[in-house]
Amino acid sequence: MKILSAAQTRALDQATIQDEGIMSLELMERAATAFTEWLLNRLSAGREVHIFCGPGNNGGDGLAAARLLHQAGQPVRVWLLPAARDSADFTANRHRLPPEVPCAELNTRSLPELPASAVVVDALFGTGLSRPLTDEAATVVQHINHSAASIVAVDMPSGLLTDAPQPAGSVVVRARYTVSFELPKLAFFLPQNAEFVGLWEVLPIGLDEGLIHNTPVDNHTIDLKLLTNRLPARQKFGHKGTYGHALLLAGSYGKVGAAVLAARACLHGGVGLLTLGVPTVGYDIVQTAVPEAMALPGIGQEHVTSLPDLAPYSAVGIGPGLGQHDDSHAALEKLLRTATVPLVLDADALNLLGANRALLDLLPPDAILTPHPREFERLTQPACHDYHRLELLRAFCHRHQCYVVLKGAHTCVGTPAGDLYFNTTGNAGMATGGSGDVLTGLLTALRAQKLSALDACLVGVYAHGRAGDLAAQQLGEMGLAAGDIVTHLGPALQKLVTPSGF
Ligand SMILES: NC(=O)C1=CN([C@@H]2O[C@H](COP(=O)(O)OP(=O)(O)OC[C@H]3O[C@@H](n4cnc5c(N)ncnc54)[C@H](OP(=O)(O)O)[C@@H]3O)[C@@H](O)[C@H]2O)[C@@H](O)CC1
Ligand SMILES: Nc1ncnc2c1ncn2[C@@H]1O[C@H](COP(=O)(O)OP(=O)(O)O)[C@@H](O)[C@H]1O
Ligand SMILES: [K+]
Repeated sequence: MKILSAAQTRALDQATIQDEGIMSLELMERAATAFTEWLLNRLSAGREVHIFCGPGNNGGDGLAAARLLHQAGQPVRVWLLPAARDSADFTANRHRLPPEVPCAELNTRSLPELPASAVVVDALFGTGLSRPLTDEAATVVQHINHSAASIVAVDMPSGLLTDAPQPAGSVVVRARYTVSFELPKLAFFLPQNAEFVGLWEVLPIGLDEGLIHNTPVDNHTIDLKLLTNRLPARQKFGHKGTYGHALLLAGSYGKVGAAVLAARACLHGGVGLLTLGVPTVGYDIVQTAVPEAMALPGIGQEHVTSLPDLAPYSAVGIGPGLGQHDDSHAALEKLLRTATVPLVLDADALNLLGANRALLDLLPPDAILTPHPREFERLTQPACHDYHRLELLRAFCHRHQCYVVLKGAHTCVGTPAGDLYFNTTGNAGMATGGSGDVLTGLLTALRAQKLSALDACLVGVYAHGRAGDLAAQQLGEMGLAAGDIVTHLGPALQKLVTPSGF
């Protein structure tokens, strides 16, 4: 899916109205209907709903939802924020509100009591927010936030900008759920907004698909549609030579498990052959734990000290559990200078790059780097906020012509072309040691199988998260360990395979 800016969202709404010949009121009705259905599916009958409406079309959505909820038999009260001017569709829906629905203008000196059993619908401001909330709007939002009621935001939590940071200390609704329309907003993907957005969902309201298609964007979500035709099916006469030979340089004394996890993920990611460059201390361990892989002798005693001949390999992954010794640094530098095959760099390989930034200039084109935010910071600089981190990400990928998989709840893939792709799979059960090692092994497997760097990142990140979701379904999020992601990679990848046939 595309992630549109606030301005693009407004333009799309307008263009849909013009192109489809529908009235903006009709579009508002669709949004309110989708929202009301969503709410009714989660609401016990008789639970009172307090709808807070602003003067614009977000408030119009709230008024229309109030009417629909009333028609469905739900007790509803409407509270209007005083404003100099209301939008036309707000006014139309104000007139359509049945007189039996209690509707009053808010008075900040005596704001309504909101019992814990109530549901508050925040329809104060949506994508039209143009400045931080002050005065009455801020007082009302603080009142809502201080109540024990459950808050559901329409389209956006009021006070939160769609695609830019707010000044520190801004007043913003803290929603339990945000129910948005048609396309997700950039704000939803960033950790700094989680306390405001809560859990979010996007409901289709039939905006014009052709117009969406023709809107140029550089922010996208990674979803099933984007992944169509990126992962080829296995060939009937394929053999182990068909699916690439990966080399993983990983593990050191005390961290051989990282090599095991990456190796198992590489094998479950479909690679034809796997060789492990682990130090001698890890030799017996990997030969026992991963019998399908070959282990290279003589590349170091307790950590990797030298680089083997790279001729046999179709992709190289380096970093999990590697350590940051000087001779591992030398091996990494030699790898960057000599490798002619795709590279995946993770963990200590990234820390070594961060501590020796001159190495970054040696990155071959299309290398994939998989930092978590701290590792990314070591490669660049501390970010002032999440939007700044995205700017740094775009600049880094452009400058070094590489792909960066910035890991997190919504892992973000940055490309040399300046695109950002936000993942939609995965869960907090994956916040456990070794999950990243699994991703490295999987990405190395996909590169060895000749997927482009972009396809490997998109397929790998999505499948890794999906495998985590499948594992969590069975084990619960707390019960999930990194090895469980590996065992579910097969089904996760299978879902993405391009079907052969007609
Ligand atoms: N057809 C469509 O377009 C559809 C749109 N839909 C819905 O419309 C929503 C967007 O509606 P919108 O554009 O009217 O903007 P909205 O968020 O209601 O706010 C604008 C008003 O707030 C005011 N204002 C802004 N900031 C303020 C502040 N800090 N403090 C105080 N006032 C402030 C601003 O005033 P101004 O900036 O002009 O002074 C203006 O009066 C969107 O999120 C979705 O819910 C759906 O129905 C689908 C169809
Ligand atoms: N809350 C979360 N939701 C979804 N995925 C997560 C979450 N926390 C972590 N992950 C995923 O788990 C992996 C953790 O990687 P990393 O921090 O490198 O772990 P390690 O170094 O222990 O292997 C990343 O792929 C990340 O996207
Ligand atoms: K809102």
